[in-house]
Amino acid sequence: MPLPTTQQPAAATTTEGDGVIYALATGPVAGAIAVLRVSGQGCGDMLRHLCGALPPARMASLRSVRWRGELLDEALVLWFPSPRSYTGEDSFELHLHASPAIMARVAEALEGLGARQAEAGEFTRRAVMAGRMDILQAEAIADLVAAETESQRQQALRQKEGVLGQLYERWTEQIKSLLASQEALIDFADEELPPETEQRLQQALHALASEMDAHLSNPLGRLTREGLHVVLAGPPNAGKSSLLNALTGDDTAIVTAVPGTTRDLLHADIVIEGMKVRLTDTAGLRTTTDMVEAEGVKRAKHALEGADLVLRLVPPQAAQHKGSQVEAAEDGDNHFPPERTIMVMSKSDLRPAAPPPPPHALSISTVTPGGLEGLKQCLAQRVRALGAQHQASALLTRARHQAGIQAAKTHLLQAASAPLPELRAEELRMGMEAIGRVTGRVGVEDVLDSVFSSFCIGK
Ligand SMILES: Nc1nc2c(ncn2[C@@H]2O[C@H](COP(=O)(O)OP(=O)(O)OP(=O)(O)O)[C@@H](O)[C@H]2O)c(=O)[nH]1
Ligand SMILES: [K+]
Ligand SMILES: [Mg+2]
Repeated sequence: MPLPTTQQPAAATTTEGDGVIYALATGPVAGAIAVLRVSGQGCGDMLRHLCGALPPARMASLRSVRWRGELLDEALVLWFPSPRSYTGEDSFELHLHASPAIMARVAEALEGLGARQAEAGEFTRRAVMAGRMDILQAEAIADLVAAETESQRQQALRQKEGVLGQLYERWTEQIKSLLASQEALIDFADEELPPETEQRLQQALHALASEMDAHLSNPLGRLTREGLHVVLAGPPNAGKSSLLNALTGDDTAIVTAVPGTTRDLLHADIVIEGMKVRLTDTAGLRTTTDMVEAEGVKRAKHALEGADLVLRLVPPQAAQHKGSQVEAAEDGDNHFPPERTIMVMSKSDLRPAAPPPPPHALSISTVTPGGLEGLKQCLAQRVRALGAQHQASALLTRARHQAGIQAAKTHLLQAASAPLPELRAEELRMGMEAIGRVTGRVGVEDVLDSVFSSFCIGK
């Protein structure tokens, strides 16, 4: 069958991508309906070819999908003419029955009409190129698609609404006005300036730099994305692996009565109060001549350094040795950062007559019902406190943003200490550029590849 001539992509303009692309927008989970998304200049002709006349814009219409005289499926069809579509280009969606056989035939038909399979993130990339969203919002969509917890969902939606973009926009405007003031001074280089002018500039630069600092050091962005890192540590047989299993409700870790069972770091994710919590089980800390176990102990100590929170398990024997001054013999205190450590007296069922745990310590058992309630509440409380501290703020969740804002801050401080308005102006320009790279205003092509490589196909 001859193809309509108009289906060939027209010469590219700034808002058009490279030809017509298609992808399955729904995931690999088996379901009744699969949504196939198609976008690009000329895709309206493809839709007409497959389903007859174009349906009314943005309204669901039931159509027969035909290719080379054969009925492929009955589908709901949505037609989104440019520019009011996700990509800003002409686009359509076919809501097909989710069968691999139908997918294969419809894909074959689309390719026969000149479309090609989309690359990861290509729809969103086109949306950015068409100015439908900035790159921060595009990243937010990737985050939203990948959101596993309530806090991740909220963070992604806030970013998609543009809170981060607005913050960076405001900073850019502030730097721009400081830049203008410096450029004005360049022309009056020989004249004596009132000291207030210099003072105002210094104040403004330092205020902005410290605002950036607060943004950079807000841990909630990373915590939202990666989860709170909680490490379970203590001497061999303290019950660390049993606790991991009890918290996950799973048999993830090997538990035996043999001290030195766990060697590798073992990770398991749980969700507490809508926040992802990454638990890490570690090898029991002790001096050992066993090479494999020694490596495990080394890794355990390393994990302790990177932990947001350490649950230090103290088994009954160790607790009894030293009375109220609780210390486990083999696991030296110096491995445990005091401000990030919670002391957990384990196997409380084995010490019914023991004195109550020291202040700030918890007592748990993995064999008695309700033995973990106190610990769970304590974790929930930590998570809530973190959330309340930084509620509704624009969160920095990606290393890419971190690097850009860090660079901007450095340029501001260099501007503050530069002796001449020319040098200051140059630093301020570089500061604006660093933020511009984060928001995609500067060098957008350069960042697109790295940003979109992490997207799924179909987004
Ligand atoms: N009675 C009692 N026994 C427990 C409790 N928790 C763990 N155990 C037992 O203590 C022993 C050691 O438990 P594990 O969970 O393997 O201890 P671990 O700290 O991971 O040990 P390593 O990996 O060897 O360092 C096992 O026999 C468990 O069944 C508890 O709360 N009460
Ligand atoms: K053990
Ligand atoms: Mg273990």
